[in-house]
Amino acid sequence: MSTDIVWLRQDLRLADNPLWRGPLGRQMLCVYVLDEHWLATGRIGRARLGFLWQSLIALRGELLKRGSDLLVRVGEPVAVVASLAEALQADRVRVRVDAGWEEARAVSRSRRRLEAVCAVEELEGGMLLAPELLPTPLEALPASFSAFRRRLGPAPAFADPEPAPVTLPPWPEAAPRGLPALREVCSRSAGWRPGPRGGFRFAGGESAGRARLDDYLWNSGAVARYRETRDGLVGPDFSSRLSPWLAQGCLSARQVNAALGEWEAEHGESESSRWLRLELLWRDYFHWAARQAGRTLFGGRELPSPPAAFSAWCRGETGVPFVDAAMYELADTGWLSNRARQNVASYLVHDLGMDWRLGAAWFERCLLDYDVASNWGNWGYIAGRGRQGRAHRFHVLRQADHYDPEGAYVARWQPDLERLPAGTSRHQPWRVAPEAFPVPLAVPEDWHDDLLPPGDGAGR
Ligand SMILES: Cc1cc2nc3c(=O)[nH]c(=O)nc-3n(C[C@H](O)[C@H](O)[C@H](O)COP(=O)(O)OP(=O)(O)OC[C@H]3O[C@@H](n4cnc5c(N)ncnc54)[C@H](O)[C@@H]3O)c2cc1C
Repeated sequence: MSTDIVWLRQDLRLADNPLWRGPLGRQMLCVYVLDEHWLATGRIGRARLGFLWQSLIALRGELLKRGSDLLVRVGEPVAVVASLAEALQADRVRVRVDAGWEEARAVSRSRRRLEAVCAVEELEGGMLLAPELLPTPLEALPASFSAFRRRLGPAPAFADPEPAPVTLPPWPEAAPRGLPALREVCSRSAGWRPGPRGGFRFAGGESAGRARLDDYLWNSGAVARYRETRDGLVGPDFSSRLSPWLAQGCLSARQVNAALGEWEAEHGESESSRWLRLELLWRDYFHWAARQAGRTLFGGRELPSPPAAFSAWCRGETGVPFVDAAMYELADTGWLSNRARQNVASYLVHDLGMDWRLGAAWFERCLLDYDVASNWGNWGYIAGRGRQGRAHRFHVLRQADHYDPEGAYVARWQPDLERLPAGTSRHQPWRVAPEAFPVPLAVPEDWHDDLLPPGDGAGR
């Protein structure tokens, strides 16, 4: 009897998942292995671990409905998958191609280890584009997103998502099943809840992701305003907030694109719907760029020892409210708007002069939506270590005034700012109330023209 092992990683969904595409073996075991090294080194923080566990529980429910099941183990992924394949005398291990260098290396290692046992089959999925739809061979991927987009043409066509399987092959007799309780894996994660100030609750799993997509498109209809609101900082709907589900593969980009197409069929294509699709394409671009970059995406994985000011940045104690508020939000919710991510990253790298990899590693730990390609790709882009080689610095003080003109965002996360008048004062508390607020760790030269006169408590 032929036996398949489906090795799940960032593809925790039934629909539009190439891993279930037939013909499948007569029996099939589905396994997810939480890398023990991530746990031991803190590379996965408690917020993401909780979201991951919810996603695994939801997936198990869907697999059981279809006559299959899920096995979740904590260990060294290659060793766990290989020993299962050996024990079951599997014919094939199926796994999705991942953008990460470590993930790709894990597949190569499992292929070598299982050479005499079974085949290891890698399948593409999750992205808008399949490799054959790329406008250039991967080795010739354009150095900038704009060039990539131009090469795709004005209206690239993306394939439709595939439906979820109705039934799946039975579980191998006597094979282990089930998952450990989260409190046994990490009690801190099991006890973690986001604070109320974020105003949004992320729940892992395919149907929760689908519900958020429907809500954003059809219930709140907020997608119609995406173009104008996408740089927002406060509220549940200024952007889609689909990133955690996309990152864990609870949703595929093609599913989001197809749902957006249905919305456009009823409401008409708009700047907003086109822009949201463009963001999905950015995600694709980072994915393909990471695959091309391999290990160099990380700029060398050995991180320098963090200087003291790095901990201040992590804890939201730089003295710059726009940075500190975002770092509180990240710690409290596991999520941040794109605008906030860009600013905290820029301040760390360009104004505090720290190694960008420290920031990327901190985000890797904290973000609910951590995605190897998008995270390291965006950090590299800001630091000037990306494909373009040009750094992107943000004038954080002007950004704060522009995107948070009343100081509502900073006061939400730092309530002691509420006593200052709404407006610029809240972004420069060390200027208007120096007795209560310390001078920031770094006040760059080009902020000087924008600084309020000292003690100007009435403020702007
Ligand atoms: C320093 C830094 C680190 C980042 N790390 C991650 C990460 O680990 N995981 C992650 O998913 N995104 C990351 N991003 C990209 C972006 O900030 C988030 O995707 C976005 O804020 C998620 O919110 P949303 O789902 O509401 O996005 P929307 O604005 O609604 O966009 C829809 C989707 O498009 C994709 N997308 C949007 N912007 C980007 C972008 N700049 N790069 C890649 N994909 C994008 C995401 O999948 C997102 O869910 C990072 C950005 C920066 C500046």
